[in-house]
Amino acid sequence: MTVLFPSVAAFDAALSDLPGPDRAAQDAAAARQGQLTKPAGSLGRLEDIAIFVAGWQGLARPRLEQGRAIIFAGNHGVTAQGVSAFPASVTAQMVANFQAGGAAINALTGAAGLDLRVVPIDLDRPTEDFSVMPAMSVEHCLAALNIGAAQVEPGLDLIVLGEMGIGNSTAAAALCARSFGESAAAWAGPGTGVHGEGLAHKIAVIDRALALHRDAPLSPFETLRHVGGREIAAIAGAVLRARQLGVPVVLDGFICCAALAPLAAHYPAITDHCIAGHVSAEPGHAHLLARLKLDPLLSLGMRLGEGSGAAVATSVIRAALAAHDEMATFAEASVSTSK
Ligand SMILES: Cc1cc2ncn([C@H]3O[C@H](COP(=O)(O)O)[C@@H](O)[C@H]3O)c2cc1C
Ligand SMILES: O=C(O)c1cccnc1
Repeated sequence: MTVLFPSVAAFDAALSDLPGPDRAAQDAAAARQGQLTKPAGSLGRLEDIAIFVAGWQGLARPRLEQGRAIIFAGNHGVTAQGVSAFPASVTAQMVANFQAGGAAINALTGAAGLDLRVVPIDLDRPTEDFSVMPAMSVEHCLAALNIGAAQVEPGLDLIVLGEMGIGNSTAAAALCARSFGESAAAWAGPGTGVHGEGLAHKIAVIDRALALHRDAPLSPFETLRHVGGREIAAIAGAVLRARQLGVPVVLDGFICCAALAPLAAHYPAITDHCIAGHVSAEPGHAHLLARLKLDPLLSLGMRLGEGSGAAVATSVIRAALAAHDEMATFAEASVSTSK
């Protein structure tokens, strides 16, 4: 495997050197939108999506032939604190389900015309319990980042990111609290179904972890390493690599987006090539999207993870690109323009 970020310094250097979109392609796409046979602006956000994808792909007529959903999976030591409604063994069982084709994400990527890659990361080696010690060593966190980055290859038109990891809604809330401040209560939610006293306990575990790691550096890497997880670090690595390669990213729910919280706190432009596929029902997600300055495409009351909301949103993106590419211009169709 090519190691794209061989050191923490290389990861930081990449974050401080984020490429922008191709303005010429973006302008050409905007000009084309103005010539298509419709009143200006009448396709609403579909127009913005086509222009956005054009800018990142560097193509006036962007495409979605090679779309890949990448689902990273990892296990979490913090499950020892009783923070999930499900046992940690479900992570590996769901990975087997993904591989057998029986999960929601299999059906939804099929419906959206996306390839699906499942990337389990050291499932038999959970992270440490971050309420007691850092979740990962520098070496383990960097390895996970690089596993994520390596999944994004030149030539992909778009990637959809997702995660599987029992206990990771606890890690996600801790990442948000550490990155953006506010107490755990502002970020933690039910995850798989933790309510009442269970949720209060989950919040207390996160608060304890935040206090424990209070003096650790607040850099993106150190926050990912202290309270993140392998699948979460992999998502961060994939988003950064996608940026370097001009591949637009569709983000999923609370946990997927929380992978970017430590990066965005220092480098807010990290989300510029990302579309928030949906806003999930996990209460922290809407709050996080506001911090990431992302406006979700869909709001369907979903709260699954696995990349499911992002996969559904891809059908909207596909529709936007189809209209952009296939519609006739006023000149081609001999339709009169506005007076
Ligand atoms: C069967 C099953 C399938 C899932 N697919 C995604 N998740 C979601 O739930 C987990 C996060 O919630 P918590 O922090 O409460 O454990 C993650 O694995 C997430 O992807 C699932 C959870 C379950 C039980
Ligand atoms: O917002 C999500 O993606 C989510 C919410 C709860 C559990 N798993 C994922």
